[in-house]
Amino acid sequence: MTPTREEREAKLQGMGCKRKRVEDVRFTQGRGQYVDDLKLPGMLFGDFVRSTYAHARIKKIDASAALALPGVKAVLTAADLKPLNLHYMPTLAGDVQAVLADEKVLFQGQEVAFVIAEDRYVAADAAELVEVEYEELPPLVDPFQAMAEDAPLLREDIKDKTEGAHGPRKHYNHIFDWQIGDKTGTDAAFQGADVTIKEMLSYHRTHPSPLETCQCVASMDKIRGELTLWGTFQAPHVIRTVASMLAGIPEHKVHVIAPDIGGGFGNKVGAYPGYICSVVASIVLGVPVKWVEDRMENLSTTSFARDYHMTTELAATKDGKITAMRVHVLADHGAFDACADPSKWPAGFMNICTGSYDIPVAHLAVDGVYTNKAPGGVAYRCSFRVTEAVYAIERAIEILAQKLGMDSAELRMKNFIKAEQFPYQSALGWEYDSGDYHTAMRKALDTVGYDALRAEQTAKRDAFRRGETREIMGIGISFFTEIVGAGPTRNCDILGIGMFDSAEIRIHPTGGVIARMGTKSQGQGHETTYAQIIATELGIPADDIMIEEGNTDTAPYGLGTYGSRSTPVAGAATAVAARKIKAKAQMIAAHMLEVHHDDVEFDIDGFRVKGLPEKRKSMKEIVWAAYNQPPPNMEPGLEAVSYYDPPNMTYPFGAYLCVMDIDVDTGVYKVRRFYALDDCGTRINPMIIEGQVHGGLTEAFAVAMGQEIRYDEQGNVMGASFMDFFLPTAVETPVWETDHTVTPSPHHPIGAKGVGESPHVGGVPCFSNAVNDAFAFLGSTHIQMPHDHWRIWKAARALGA
Ligand code: PCD
Ligand SMILES: [Cu+]
Repeated sequence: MTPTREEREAKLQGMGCKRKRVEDVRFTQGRGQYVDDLKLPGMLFGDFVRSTYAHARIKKIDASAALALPGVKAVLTAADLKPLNLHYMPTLAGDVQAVLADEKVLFQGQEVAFVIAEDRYVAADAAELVEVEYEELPPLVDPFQAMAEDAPLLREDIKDKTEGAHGPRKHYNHIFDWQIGDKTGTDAAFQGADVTIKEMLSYHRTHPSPLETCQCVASMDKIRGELTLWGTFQAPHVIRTVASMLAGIPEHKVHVIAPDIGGGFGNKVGAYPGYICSVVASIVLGVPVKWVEDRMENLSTTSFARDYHMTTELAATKDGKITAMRVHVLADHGAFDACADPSKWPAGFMNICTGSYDIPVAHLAVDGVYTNKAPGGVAYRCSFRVTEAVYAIERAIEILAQKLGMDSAELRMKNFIKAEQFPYQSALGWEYDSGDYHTAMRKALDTVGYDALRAEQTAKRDAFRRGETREIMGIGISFFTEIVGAGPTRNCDILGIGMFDSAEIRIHPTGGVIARMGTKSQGQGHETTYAQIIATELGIPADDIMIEEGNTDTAPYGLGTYGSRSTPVAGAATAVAARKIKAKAQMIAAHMLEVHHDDVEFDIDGFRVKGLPEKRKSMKEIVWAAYNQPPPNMEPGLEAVSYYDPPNMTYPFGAYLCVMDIDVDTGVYKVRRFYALDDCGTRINPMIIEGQVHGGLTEAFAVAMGQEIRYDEQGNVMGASFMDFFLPTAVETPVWETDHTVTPSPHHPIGAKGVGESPHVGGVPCFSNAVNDAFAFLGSTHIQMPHDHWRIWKAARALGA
């Protein structure tokens, strides 16, 4: 029996299919291959001596006791790196960062010396034996004090630098001042406004904390002059370029391999001193050197997120039409500006802060400052500050609604960009590709029964006022617009390399396919989903397609996986490469069927003659012919590569709603309901999308409700272990309800937008809005995150509840 069209289609497991994750076969059986699984002959282990102080001068480093410990091979300090000019490394943000502290330390946990020994434990013991003599300096912890006249000078290495990477510096602790929008117009709109609101919205410091910490193995083969670097890299090619530039080894002799990765969440985008020190140690000692961060090192020294203090203002008419937005951000970057934003964007895409609303005029100014804290500032499920931007606008909308005495869902509906306005030009310079916000919002409100919830809330408030209950109820809404798919090379680059991405597809004679990408999955499921794109495009079953990522020797150059860019950029490259192959396959099919190539058409898993559907060649037959008997004058083989430079970003969006009950006497909250509607355009794998949304919401819950990297006045890190850093388990995590609408991206070859970051971007303000909404009737306008039980209890007390 010939299979039906549906059966043929189903066999492909292409786009739209809930294909099971192929990588999970090895992950669930403990057969993943991670960096720490790598054991090379003669391999040594490196460990850091780290600063105990937040700010101090290094008077002396004495490594003699450490060197005397059996098994210790060497101890590296800045003095050893200086002659090689490696004691500082360039950051992706145009700053430099100390690889090993040079004369002074600038944050607690900073790398001071690198001990190399026979095993991890000896290295750790030896690190304890290195004696560092410090002279304490006054620490600068509060970013609001960074530019005070008498603030301690942090960066002596650049104290005379008047120009930062992004314009003039106002103070020795100032990094950059970035402004965008129409200042005069905005100020004028505020002056004449009926209603204005202004609130300082702080987004606290947190950390992505992936299950696997950052780690690498460096192996220098001096005979061949080749360096191999295995590591937990979200962007392997960028690491290759950096390693080549720093070590002075030609790029073709640097092999970077990212094996399986146990979660990245942005933590593994940048380059860390551990990588450089391992490379130097391997060059010096001539054997492989492994470096593996422990949990405390991970939380306290690598790539934190946020620490954005956003003074947010909205102006509106009496009936709730928003007329202007003004935001000033004080950005705490820690001791070095080690953000991994595209180089022209010192504050990432913070200028998406006008959100989903048609705001005629806006102005944004960001001041970056140094403090005695760990560097980073980029990551955590939204690399480019969209989480911050959405937090600012979505809290501001609630505050404005409160002031206007208007329902916040209604205020949103009133100001949404309308479906017919897309492509929409925002006041702060973006062109939103597509959206249908009203439909998504209405669907969300209808599904949760919004009016009934508000009625219930009113009744509860009355009961609370009458003293009949001590429980209050919050309804949190957030409607977000993300911006992912960095990005067009005309305005996005890293180290000068445009942010295109790539795919190479090669079809073997019997129909098996290998495809290689410049991106790198850290758990997202790329091996499953890229194969689905190719399956649909080429009519080859996904099970016959192998996806390989993370080996810079085999994959075409790509900028890596972060900022939900894999689908918008590499996903597009995959479709384009597949279409190149398809075009050739069409020629071959036409030749086989003895008709003109215009007279054949693609049909699920092969080509058929137009009007004569029984005259067809399957993809398998065509592939074989490509190697066996290609048409005259055609090269044999079937493969293609695409470097895809996206014409625009993609703008996924969503409507989230959270219902929370709070006991004012204990601060204990319960998330009664969390509904998340996401629109990421064409959906490649609905099951993976649902998993992405669950993961992102769980992280949003963690951040909004407790996760925090806090510092005391001395600059001691207070949240550097899982004892103090809130990591929700299945016990605390709410139940997620997911939903979707589909508004394809008009410029993406398959209409897909990213989704991985969305739930985090939309989730955090949704939780925070729920807590704030619960307390609003007591006269509160804004309670800062994180909303742990203790802080909620404190807020309740402060409001006299
Ligand atoms: N439409 C659509 C979209 C999407 N998808 C799917 O989903 C996923 C995702 O995607 P995207 O959105 O494109 O993204 P990507 O690029 O791939 O990734 C990235 C992201 O991802 C997320 N998710 C995840 N998951 C996991 N598991 N792990 C991890 O680590 C992670 N991370 C996180 C983050 S943080 Mo950043 O880095 O901060 O920037 S960014 C991020 C994949 O698989 C794909 O394919 C589908 O299906 N469809
Ligand atoms: Cu993002």
